Amino acid sequence: MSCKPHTTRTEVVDKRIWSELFQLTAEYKAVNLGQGFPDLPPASFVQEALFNAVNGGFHMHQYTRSLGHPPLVKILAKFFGRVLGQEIDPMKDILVTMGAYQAVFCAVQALVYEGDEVIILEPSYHCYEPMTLMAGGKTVHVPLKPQKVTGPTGSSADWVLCSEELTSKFNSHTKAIIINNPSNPLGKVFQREELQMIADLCIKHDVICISDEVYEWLTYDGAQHIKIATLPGMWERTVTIGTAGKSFGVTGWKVGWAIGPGHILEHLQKIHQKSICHCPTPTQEAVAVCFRMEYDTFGTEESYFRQLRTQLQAKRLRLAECLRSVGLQPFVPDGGYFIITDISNLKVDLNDPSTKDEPYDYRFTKWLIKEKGLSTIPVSGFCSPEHREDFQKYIRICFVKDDSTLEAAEDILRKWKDEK
Ligand SMILES: Cc1ncc(COP(=O)(O)O)c(CNOCC(=O)O)c1O
Repeated sequence: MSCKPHTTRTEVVDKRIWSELFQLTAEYKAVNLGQGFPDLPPASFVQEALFNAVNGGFHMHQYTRSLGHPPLVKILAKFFGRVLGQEIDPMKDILVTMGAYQAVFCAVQALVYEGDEVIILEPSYHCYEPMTLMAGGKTVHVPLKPQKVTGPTGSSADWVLCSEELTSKFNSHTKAIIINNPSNPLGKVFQREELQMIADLCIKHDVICISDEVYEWLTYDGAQHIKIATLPGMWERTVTIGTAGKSFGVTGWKVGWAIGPGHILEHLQKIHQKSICHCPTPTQEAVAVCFRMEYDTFGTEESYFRQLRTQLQAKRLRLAECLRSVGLQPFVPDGGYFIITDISNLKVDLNDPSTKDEPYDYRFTKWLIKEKGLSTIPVSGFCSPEHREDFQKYIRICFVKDDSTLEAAEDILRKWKDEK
C-alpha cells in the first residue's frame, strides 16, 4: 500500500445508493418512479429538430466550437438575456456542457480551492458534495427543516431555511453556496425573501452563488421561479445552470449550460477545455432550434414550457391523490419532477439481514422494489451523514412518467393497501 497520505481524489467520495437501486430496479423489473427521466417521447418538434440536425450536412457530424455551438450560445444569450434582464455576451458569458451535471463540475472545479468552504442546502442533489470534496473543498451543510404539517398533505413550501443557521455558516473561508431552485428532491421553489437572505449573505461575505436551475420552467399552481442572478448585486457573483434535459424532456441528450459574468465563466471555460473540450454538435444544434421556437412563443398560450407545466401539473396531482388514498402523506411540490412522501406510518417487516445496518429509507426502498415491484429513491441519500438521521422517513417519487407507468404504480399501491 502506498506510503503517501492520499492516493486518489476519489477517496473522499462515499458510496451512494443510486447505482445499487437502479440495478435492483432492473433486476426485479420494478415500475420505475425512481430515476428522474420522462419515460415518454419528447414533443414532436423536439424530435424533428434532432432529425433535421443529423441530416443537416457533414459539419453537423464534426467538432463545433469548444465552448458552445455558435447557434446555441447565440439563442441562449438572447433567451436568457430577456429572462435575466441582462446583456449576455454569447462568447464570454456562456459555457455549453455535457448536461447540467458537467456545468456544476466545471463551476466547482474552477472556483473551489483546497480548504475553501462550500455551503450546501440539504436535502440536495447528490453531486454537489462529492464534486466539492474532489476539488479539495470542505462542505458545510444547512438542512431545510419541515414546519409542522396539519392535515393529510404537506407542501414543499413547508420546508424552510433557518436564517440564523444559514447566517452562522458564512465565514472568511466560505467560497461558494450551491442552491437548487426548484429543488431536487423536495420540489421547493424558493421565495424572494429566502433568495434575498442568501443574496445579502453572499454580498456581505463576497461569496459566489452556484444556482442549479434545471427545473426552472417547471413550477405549479402559480408558483413563481425567481432567478437569484436577477437580485441586485447578484449577477456579478452568480453562475446560473440549466439543461435541455429537463427543459425539453431529453435527458439523454446531455446538453446543459452555465451562464454568468465573463470574469467567472472564463474559469469554467478553461476547466471544460482542459477536460472534455467539446460537446456533441447535433444535439446542440437541435437545442438551438428548440430555443429559437420557444423564444417566439414564450409567455403565450403556444409556449411549449407553459404546455409542459400544465401536462406535468396534472401528473403531479394524480400521484399526490394516489399517495393520499393509500394513507401516505405526500409533500406536494411547488416545482420540479418529484414528490416526497412520509413513510413513517407504514409498518413493514424489513426482514432483510443484508440491509440491517443501512438507513431506514434505504432499507424500505429496497424492500419496496423486491417485495412490491415499485422503485423509488430514499431521501436520506440526498443528505450528508450529519443530517441523514433527520431524513430517513421520506422517499422520493418521480411523477414525470407516462400515464401507463403511473397507473401501474397506482395498482401496486392500491393492492398493497387492500392487503393490509
Ligand atoms: C438538481 C439537478 N441538477 C442537475 C441534474 C443533472 O442534469 P443533466 O442531466 O442535464 O446533467 C439533475 C438531473 N436529475 O437527476 C435525475 C434524478 O435526480 O433522478 C438534477 O435533478
